[in-house]
Amino acid sequence: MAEGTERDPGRVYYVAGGFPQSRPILTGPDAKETFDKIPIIDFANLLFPSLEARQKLAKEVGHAAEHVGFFYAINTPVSNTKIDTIFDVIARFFQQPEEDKLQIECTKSNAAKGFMPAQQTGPHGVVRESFSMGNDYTEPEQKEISTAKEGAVSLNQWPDETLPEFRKAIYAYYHEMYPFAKKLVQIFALALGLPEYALDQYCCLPLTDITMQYYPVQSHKTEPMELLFPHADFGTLTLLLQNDVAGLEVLNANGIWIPAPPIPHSFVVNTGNYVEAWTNGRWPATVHRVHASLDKPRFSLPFFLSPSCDVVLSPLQELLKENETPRYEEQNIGQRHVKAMLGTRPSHPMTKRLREALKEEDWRYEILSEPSLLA
Ligand SMILES: O=C(O)CCC(=O)C(=O)O
Ligand SMILES: [Fe+2]
Repeated sequence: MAEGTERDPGRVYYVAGGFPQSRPILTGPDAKETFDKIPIIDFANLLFPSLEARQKLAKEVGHAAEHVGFFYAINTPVSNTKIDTIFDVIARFFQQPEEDKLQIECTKSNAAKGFMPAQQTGPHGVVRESFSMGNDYTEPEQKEISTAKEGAVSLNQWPDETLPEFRKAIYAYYHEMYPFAKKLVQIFALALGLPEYALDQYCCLPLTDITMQYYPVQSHKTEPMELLFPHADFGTLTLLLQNDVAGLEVLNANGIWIPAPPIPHSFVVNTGNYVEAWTNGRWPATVHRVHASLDKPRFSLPFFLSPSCDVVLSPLQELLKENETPRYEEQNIGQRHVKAMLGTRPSHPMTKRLREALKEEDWRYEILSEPSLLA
């Protein structure tokens, strides 16, 4: 929502599916049945050999995904030590002098990976910095997953000179998150009444992204304010780790914000627009925001997983009821990602090159690591 745009105080404004939208705040007799807390789901049985145990877990996940779109995952396979140590290295990354961070500014990566300097996110001078990494098969740390074509351009950028332990720690974390997220896709399949491996075909080489956010302490005490604009995530799933500073809030059907404060060693999990489309709207991508007044820095670490870049996604036939018409158009995942990464950054050098060479509907994910395809 552009600054200065009139807003009706009786509505909540957000971005979902790439478009600005709004919803009325419903109270009293107008209020609908909706959630007022985020369910907590114990994942201790995730890797248990018995299908029955996973099915029980899937039932809880399905209920939360359908009615809330968010849940806490506790007792996950991700080790507590990794979780305890990760925030230390992230804090050190953002504490570096600006000139060191700017060496890996996201304008230097074709996929806009690397450091994104502080941005004005609201009318009160609120700032937030971020760092993002994702699929990059030129990196030895990803060779178990796939290998890049000869001559491929690398997409990730690391502070190898100034903070070498950062890359090591992020990859140690990534290597635990990647199989966990893929396993969760199998739980989603079970929860939707499909065979356990039914969705794996869409996620052979899933697009992944860790975009860590740093919300600095506010210099003077203010009322809580929006530090991240309300939005729905567009991927398949998001596994969010937060430090011990609250701020995340989730929007229910009545337009009321429900807090999702951190629970130590746990993840806040939510489904995105791709799952909403697969399920023809049955599992909605729920809107959320960060709203706080910070006297301590807040760090968050979402791990986003989406289908493979060559997937053309649409509502799954096997989930449509008789006579149900698909309500979501086909989307090419790779193209959608390029649009999200670059279309939203008009001054990024790669966006300029893409715009000069191709119409948006011809943008393809492969071009990012093989810019020769632009010619
Ligand atoms: O910082 C947070 O807690 C939320 C981050 C988020 O929603 C996002 O990056 O999509
Ligand atoms: Fe989000």
